[in-house]
Amino acid sequence: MSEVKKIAVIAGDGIGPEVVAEAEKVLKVTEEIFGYVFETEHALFGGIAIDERGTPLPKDTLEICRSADAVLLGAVGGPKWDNNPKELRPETGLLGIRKALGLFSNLRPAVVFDCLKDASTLKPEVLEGTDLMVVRELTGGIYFGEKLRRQGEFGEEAVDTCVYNVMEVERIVRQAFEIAGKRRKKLASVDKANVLETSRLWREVVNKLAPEYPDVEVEHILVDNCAMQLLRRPSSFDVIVTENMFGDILSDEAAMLTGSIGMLASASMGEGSYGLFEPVHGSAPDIAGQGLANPIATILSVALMFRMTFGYEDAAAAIEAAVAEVLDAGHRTSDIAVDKSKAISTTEMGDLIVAAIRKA
Ligand SMILES: NC(=O)c1ccc[n+]([C@@H]2O[C@H](COP(=O)([O-])OP(=O)(O)OC[C@H]3O[C@@H](n4cnc5c(N)ncnc54)[C@H](O)[C@@H]3O)[C@@H](O)[C@H]2O)c1
Ligand SMILES: CC(C)[C@H](C(=O)O)[C@@H](O)C(=O)O
Ligand SMILES: [Mg+2]
Repeated sequence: MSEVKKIAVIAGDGIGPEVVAEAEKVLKVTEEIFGYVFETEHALFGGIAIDERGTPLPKDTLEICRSADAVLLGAVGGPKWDNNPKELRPETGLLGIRKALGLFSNLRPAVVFDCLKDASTLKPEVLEGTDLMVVRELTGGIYFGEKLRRQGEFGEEAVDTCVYNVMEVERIVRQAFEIAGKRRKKLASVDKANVLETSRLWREVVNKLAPEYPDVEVEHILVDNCAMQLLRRPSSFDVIVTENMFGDILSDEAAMLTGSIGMLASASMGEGSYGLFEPVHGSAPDIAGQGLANPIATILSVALMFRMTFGYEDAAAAIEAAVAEVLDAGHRTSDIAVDKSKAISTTEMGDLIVAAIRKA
């Protein structure tokens, strides 16, 4: 029998529980088909944890995550908690868990499925061949710098501070070079070095490390230009490495190349194989509880977990092939459906993917 792998499962808020339920079906079927053994433990996190436990990240949730081999996360947040003080916001819990688990590297692959080219708002010929990976720094920058409110010359002011040190930049840039080396060997380093000091430091570090990776071609690109080029020539990008906030924004933009943010999976990693796997999208309060959410991003996050944490390449490939097969057969949730009247529900999509894995 295969070694037991422990997975902490955090459903969260909004559509989080709906998409995680489909991902758990996928975990179950891979146990049956491939003989892997998973022990899942559910934990409270985000808005629901604020309601039930008075904090977005209860200590025992962190303990459950720490004692697991990997974490599967849905999404957190929602209007109910939007006016809470900072410590009582679901998003503060999300930043807290990333920091506490040392997950500084957020990998967000954006691959355009051929059959979904008409689901995007971009022209199919522009999307042709798009297969890129955003490597987003996840535990530094303006998200984690000092924040304050104060009285200034013109009344109340707010301050967010962006700080990066060389170590933080080096470790993420090294990972990006290594990932690029295993792909098409092109690295776009995205910054705002014409304005920001942190970006100038970022660029210096990239230039310092580049000679160690002579087979990888490096392009420095300013973030505003990158946002534009992503829509103009998406297929020319291979790996994009960037700081925390630029990566957040550019990855949502990249999602639209694939047709929907409901398609984009992510892996948050540290130095080793331990990781937290979650869709790039949020809790989508506008569609929560209606069976409209696309579960593919979360299901593909399970594939990333299998590949990156457990080394279960066979099961990862089976999940990806099953997703492609179901999409090729024309099944669509409403976010990727051209004809919305034929759209299927969250659970129907999950069941079709499970059936395709079982059949393979
Ligand atoms: N990692 C996370 O937990 C995470 C990520 C992003 C946003 N959030 C939080 O989620 C809440 C909502 O944020 P938002 O509306 O800006 O972003 P969002 O990603 O939740 O939704 C943006 C749009 O995309 C749609 N969408 C998202 N996921 C989808 C899916 N799987 N299938 C179909 N459509 C989908 C939504 O319906 C919405 O129209 C906020 O509280 C925000 O802080 C959490
Ligand atoms: C909810 C928010 C804090 C989070 C982020 O900005 O990192 C989200 O947008 C993401 O992309 O995971
Ligand atoms: Mg985001």
